[in-house]
Amino acid sequence: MEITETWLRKHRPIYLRATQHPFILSIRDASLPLSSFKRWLGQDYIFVRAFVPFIASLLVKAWKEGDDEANVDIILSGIATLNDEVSWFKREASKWGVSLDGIVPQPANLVYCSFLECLMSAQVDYTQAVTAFWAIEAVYQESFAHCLEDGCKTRDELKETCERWGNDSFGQYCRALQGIANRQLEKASDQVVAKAEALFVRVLELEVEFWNMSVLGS
Ligand SMILES: Cc1ncc(CNC=O)c(N)n1
Repeated sequence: MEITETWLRKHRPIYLRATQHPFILSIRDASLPLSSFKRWLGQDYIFVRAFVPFIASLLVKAWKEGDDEANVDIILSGIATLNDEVSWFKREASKWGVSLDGIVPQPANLVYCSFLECLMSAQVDYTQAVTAFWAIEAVYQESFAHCLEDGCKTRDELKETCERWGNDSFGQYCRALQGIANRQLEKASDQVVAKAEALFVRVLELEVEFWNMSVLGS
């Protein structure tokens, strides 16, 4: 079995806390207060801005590793997606009357953004960084896809947000990232795999804290 698949089973409880968080469940049943959605929108914009240099550093690691062109192209497509995403946040924020200037990053956001910064350091190798990247993308894909399933009462005004990450092509992209991570993990040392697993769990914890912040504030 693929290494990431064994982790998804081994860490299923925290994985479910990250991908079926009350923030997500309340989008599904149309009970999420608009104030929570607007808080999430502003905070996630800050996160996405911090995500840009992380993906750039991943591209450099892929190049140094000599990973084949197909994998570099997948990461490159992630940068293109992020470029569209930044514009989407600006449009969505103005639609909701949320100013993106002067938003104060909440503690959970600061912790997550400094985690991204740690992933950029030379101490974190390509295998570990691409594994964390897959986990970060996969949590959003699964979370928002959950809000698009039949029987959901997701409000029309929030459907575009859910489609952004919950759509099938983003799902394909996440599976491609998972493939890169598995191929890298297969040929990695036990130490590298162990640290990659710790980073995988840490991403899930940070995602849970990010959703908690969005629901509860600070
Ligand atoms: C907190 C968080 N985690 C993952 C994502 C998804 N990646 C890029 O958009 C995100 N936007 N925000």
